[in-house]
Parts: sequence; C-alpha cells; structure tokens
Amino acid sequence: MQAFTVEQVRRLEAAATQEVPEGALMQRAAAGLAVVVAGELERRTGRAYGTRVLVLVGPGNNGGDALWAGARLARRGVRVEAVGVLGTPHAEGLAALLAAGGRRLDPTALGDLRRYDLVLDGILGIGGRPGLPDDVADLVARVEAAEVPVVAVDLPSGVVADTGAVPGASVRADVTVTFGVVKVGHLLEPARARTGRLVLVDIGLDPTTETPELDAWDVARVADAWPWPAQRSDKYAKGVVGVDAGSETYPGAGIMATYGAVHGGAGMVRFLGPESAHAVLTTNLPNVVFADGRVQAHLLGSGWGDRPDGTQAVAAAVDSGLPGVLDADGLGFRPDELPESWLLTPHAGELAKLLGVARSEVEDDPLAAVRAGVERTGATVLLKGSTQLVARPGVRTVELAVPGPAWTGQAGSGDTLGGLCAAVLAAGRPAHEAAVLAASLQAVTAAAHPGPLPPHVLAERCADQLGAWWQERHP
Ligand SMILES: NC(=O)C1=CN([C@@H]2O[C@H](COP(=O)(O)OP(=O)(O)OC[C@H]3O[C@@H](n4cnc5c(N)ncnc54)[C@H](OP(=O)(O)O)[C@@H]3O)[C@@H](O)[C@H]2O)[C@@H](O)CC1
Ligand SMILES: Nc1ncnc2c1ncn2[C@@H]1O[C@H](COP(=O)(O)OP(=O)(O)O)[C@@H](O)[C@H]1O
Ligand SMILES: [K+]
Repeated sequence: MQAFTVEQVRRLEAAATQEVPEGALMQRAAAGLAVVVAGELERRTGRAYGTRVLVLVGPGNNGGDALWAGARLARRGVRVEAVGVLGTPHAEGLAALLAAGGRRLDPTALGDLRRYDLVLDGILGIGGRPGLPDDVADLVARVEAAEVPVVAVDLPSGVVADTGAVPGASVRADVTVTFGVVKVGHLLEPARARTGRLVLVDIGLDPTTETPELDAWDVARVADAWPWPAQRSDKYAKGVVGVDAGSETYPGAGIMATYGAVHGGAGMVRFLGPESAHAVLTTNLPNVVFADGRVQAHLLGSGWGDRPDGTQAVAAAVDSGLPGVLDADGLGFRPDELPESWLLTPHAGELAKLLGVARSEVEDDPLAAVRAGVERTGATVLLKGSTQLVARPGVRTVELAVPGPAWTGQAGSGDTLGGLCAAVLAAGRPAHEAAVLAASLQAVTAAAHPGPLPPHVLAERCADQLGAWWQERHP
C-alpha cells in the first residue's frame, strides 16, 4: 500500500478535476462514505433505517463530504443531525441534507450523545492545521466519553496528515474512510491508532504520476519476498553471519543478537562477542561457532557499551567490503561515510543523537528523520519503534514494515532484530529489504504470539513463523 502527502493529493485532485464536472469528486467521495456508514450501522445495530447519526461539520470540503453523505443516509431513512462546529458549513452540502430530511442542530442543543448510533467526523480533512480549538476539543472528548462509534471522513480530525503526529486533541475513529489515495498520517503512529480501520474509496485519482512517500508492506508480500533456501542451498549459500555484539557488561545483547541471526535462517553464525556469553550460547545454541572466519554479513554494536576499540572494529568490518548491520552503541563508532549495503538500526533516541536533534523531533516527523539519517551517513537506515521505517540513498519512497503489537518493545528486542536483519543480509538481500523483511517477521510473529515473551523466545517463534510460511508455499 502506498501513501502520499497533502501536496501530492492536491495535485492529483487538480488533475482529476480537469476531466470531470465540478463537484463530481465530492459526490464520489460522499457516495462511498455513505455506503461505508450504512454498512457500519447495519453491522452494529442490524439496520440503517431509523438509526441516528450525528454529523460534526467543519468549515471546508471535509464537512461538505460529510453533509452530502448525510443527505444520502437521510434518504435511506437514517435520522441525520448535523452540527456546525467550526466556521460556516459547506452551503450546498447543508442544503442537500436539509432537503433530504436531515436536521441542523445548534451545538448547545446536543444533549446526551449516547442517543446516537454513530458520529461522522467531518470537521477537518487534508486542509486541517495541527490542533483543534478548545470548544471542538471538548466536543470530541464528549464523543469519546459517550463511546459512540465514530467514522472519520478522510482523516481523524486533529491528526497531521503528512507526519502522523497528533499534537493535541484529535478524533479517535473506529473507521476512517479516505478518498483517492492513502495519506501518510494514516499509516504512522500515533495517528495510525486514531485512524481505526482504513477504507479507501476510489474517486478516480491516478497516483502513478506521483512518487509515493511511503510504501507499506503487508504480510503476504513479506512471505513472498523472504529469501527461501533453494533445494540445493548449503549453509554457505544461506549465508554466514559474524556477530560481534555484547560486552562483559552486556553479554545478553550478544546472546539476543545471536538468537536473531540463528532463527532468522542464517546458514551459520560465528559469535565474535565476549567470552562470558559462550557458555550460555553453547548450552542453548550449540550450532554457534566461536572461531573467526569468513562471513557473508557482519552484525556489530549491540551491547558494546563504551568499547575502547569500537572505531577500529567498525572500520575493519566496513573495509571488508561485505554488508553489515550496525546497531545501538556501534552507531557512535561509525565512520563519516558508509555504503548503502550497511544497515543502521537506531531507535528514535539513537537517531536523534546521530542527527544532533531532540528525540521529540524524530518522533514528530519520523519520515523526515529517517531520510536525514541516510543523508547524514550514506547508509541504509531502519528507524525502529512502533512504526518501523526504512530509507536508503537515492530513493525518495520510504518503506514501512508490517506493524506489530507493543509487546515487542522491551530490552533485547532490538538486539534480536539486528540478528534477524543480518541473517537476511547474509542471504544476499540488499540492506533495505533485509530491514523490512526482518522487522516485519518480528512484528508478525509477535502478533501471532501476544504477551510479554522475552526477545530470545520471540526469536524462536520467528523460526516457527518462517516454517508456517514455508509450508503455505510448499503444500
Ligand atoms: N479537493 C478535492 O477535490 C476533494 C476533496 N475532498 C474533501 O475535501 C477535504 C479537504 O477540504 P478542504 O481543503 O476544504 O480542507 P478541510 O480539511 O475541510 O478544512 C479546511 C478548513 O478548515 C479550517 N481549518 C483548518 N485547520 C483548522 C484548525 N486547526 N482550527 C480551525 N480551523 C481550521 C481552514 O481554515 P483556514 O486554514 O483557511 O484558516 C479551512 O476553512 C478532504 O480532506 C476531503 O475530505 C473530497 O471531497 C474529494 C475531492
Ligand atoms: N510500541 C511498539 N510496538 C511494536 N514494536 C515495538 C514497539 N516499541 C518497540 N518495538 C520493537 O522493539 C524493538 C526495541 O528495540 P530497541 O529499543 O533497540 O531495544 P534493545 O536495544 O533493548 O534491544 C524495536 O526494534 C521494535 O521492533
Ligand atoms: K475528518
């Protein structure tokens, strides 16, 4: 699934408007919206006829969509009441609603919102500036407290369409019906969680003229793209990972990273980390080798702490000409320039440090931050967290891994993810693909095994998940 910016959507809409009569796009949007709302009413109450819908109407075309959809619903016997909450409502939309038997209410006459079966959020769409005025925020809070299902028109009002930021109050939608193309904010947290189920209505836009901002992977694409071994692949064809991770202070990081590399399907793992980790690895992963030797991909940095020879260790691995993953503390030892075949795996705090900005700056605009990470280092960058973004040199479109549950956010998950990435890299895949595939595998596995599983246990489940995908493909 691809997502676009507001500026791009405006261009696409302008191009489409040349081809059709005035107002046609809004009519298509309203028609699609009314179908989804009617379906939602039927699913929740068993019928649409006789149900009550409250339409919150802002000053722009987003309110227009909502009012025209309200008119269609009113003609089907839905009792539609509209309330203007910002500026002056779309004149033709309001007239259409009233003509279809809908009513306009004064905001002061709203009363108990629990009498409504559904609220339609037509306050702000792609024309919205961050932040809702206080009285609107109060009303939105009342809707949430009343626990009435909400369908958002195009975007949940209050979220930032181009970044996914939610700087203040915003609508929390159960369903968002968007038009033409998906917007960036639908897919990035925290706005993603406020979007609910996303429904895309075709209004005749042609997105092929624009370069997508985001390319979101889904599970089937991940499973299809996984570097499955060929029948004759031996351990070297699958790829050898050299894990130089952990330290005497943090031996666990090296162990977690090794679990990731083994369970991500590496043909062999050479462990080059601290000796204190050897006994645990020998007991639990006796296939791990402790001798130095040839590898197809490096993994460095997790749990290094303040390693005295960190700079030299990274330089030697990069100079080998092989691809690699540089994680956590290793990021501080990177050379000024890295090749695209090296994957950096910072979380928001680490990327902020790398860029010399506040963590909040990364969190408020992760797309810009991950691109800046590439610009700064020359490497491929995986920004970890609740939404995991991958950017690489010379490519505008940022890839988005399949998201997973928040359970994964615990110490050591990043270390195992580094190992999973290195396994895919060793199999010969480019760094950006290794990042998306590994991050998605971890997320999909966590979703299938909810709960606070320790990262090394989750890594074992990753191997099971790969096995399940393999079986689906080889029945
Ligand atoms: N274009 C097309 O072809 C199609 C568009 N479609 C629909 O149109 C929607 C976009 O419509 P839109 O451009 O009218 O913007 P919209 O989001 O309704 O709001 C703008 C108004 O809100 C105001 N305002 C903004 N932020 C505010 C704030 N924080 N607090 C207070 N006020 C604020 C802002 O005021 P201003 O910035 O001018 O001061 C302006 O008056 C789009 O999302 C989709 O639903 C579909 O029908 C398909 C065809
Ligand atoms: N809210 C979240 N939802 C889903 N996954 C998350 C969330 N927060 C973190 N994660 C996952 O957990 C990992 C934690 O990585 P990181 O912070 O580097 O941990 P560590 O360095 O302790 O191993 C991330 O890569 C991501 O995969
Ligand atoms: K809206």
